Amino acid sequence: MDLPFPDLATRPRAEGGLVMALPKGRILKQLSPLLARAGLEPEPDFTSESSRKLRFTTNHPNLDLIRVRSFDVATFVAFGAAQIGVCGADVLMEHDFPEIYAPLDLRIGACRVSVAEPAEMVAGEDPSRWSTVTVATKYPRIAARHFAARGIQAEVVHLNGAMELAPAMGLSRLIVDLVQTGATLAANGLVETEVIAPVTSRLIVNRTALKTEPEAIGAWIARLRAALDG
Ligand SMILES: Nc1ncnc2c1ncn2[C@@H]1O[C@H](COP(=O)(O)OP(=O)(O)OP(=O)(O)O)[C@@H](O)[C@H]1O
Ligand SMILES: O=P(O)(O)OC[C@H]1O[C@H](OP(=O)(O)OP(=O)(O)O)[C@H](O)[C@@H]1O
Repeated sequence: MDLPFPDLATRPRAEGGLVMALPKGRILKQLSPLLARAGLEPEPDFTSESSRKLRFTTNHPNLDLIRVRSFDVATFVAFGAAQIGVCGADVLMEHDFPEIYAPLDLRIGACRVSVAEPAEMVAGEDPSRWSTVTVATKYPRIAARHFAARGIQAEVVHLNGAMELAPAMGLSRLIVDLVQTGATLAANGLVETEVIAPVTSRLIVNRTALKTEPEAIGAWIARLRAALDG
């Protein structure tokens, strides 16, 4: 029987085949209709909750998908392990990889990176008088850069989630985190005091790969641009 998507291990790799790295989670949900409009159909396992696979074939014999964490998408693309990918502008700001070119704003995953602090502290203090401040965040470089630009030294506590707990637990005075509706901040007694940057998801490309395979990668940029405009 002919399988529509033969197993990767036995499938001969086409010369010049591309790998696209996609994040799991919320971005992938919003991205799926856009990929479909761009004519990209992953093998059925890609959307299966039970599949443990991480690399998938598509209806394009020269394109495979890998599914990784959002932060890791940028790492795979920066090092050329994947040639193309999708991740949030927050991740790009944090890593600041020179090898990554971000040609398209995909207009999904809209939120912002913001500073927040406990509501009861907002009224009492003048931030312009701070020289150091403790900040809990998943974004140590963004936080350090932001406060350094204001002449404040940030002592950063690096967390991977649940930053909103940190001030109440005595771990930090402030947090730097993503905010969309503000519901998570409100539920944890925090107030957004400053927006550092707006965030949307971006199509990203490895610069060297773009030079060596301009047609194949350019075609994907064009398909996704058309899908966005259509
Ligand atoms: N509340 C939000 N609203 C809109 N976009 C968001 C929101 N939270 C995160 N994002 C975007 O989605 C990306 C991935 O989000 P997040 O880091 O929360 O990952 P996740 O989907 O929870 O998976 P994981 O933490 O396991 O990588 C972020 O980098 C950001 O660009
Ligand atoms: O302003 P809101 O609409 O409440 O969204 C903001 C929340 O969304 C993200 O968390 P997520 O749900 O991805 O959980 P995480 O802590 O695992 O990243 C982010 O880290 C905030 O906690």
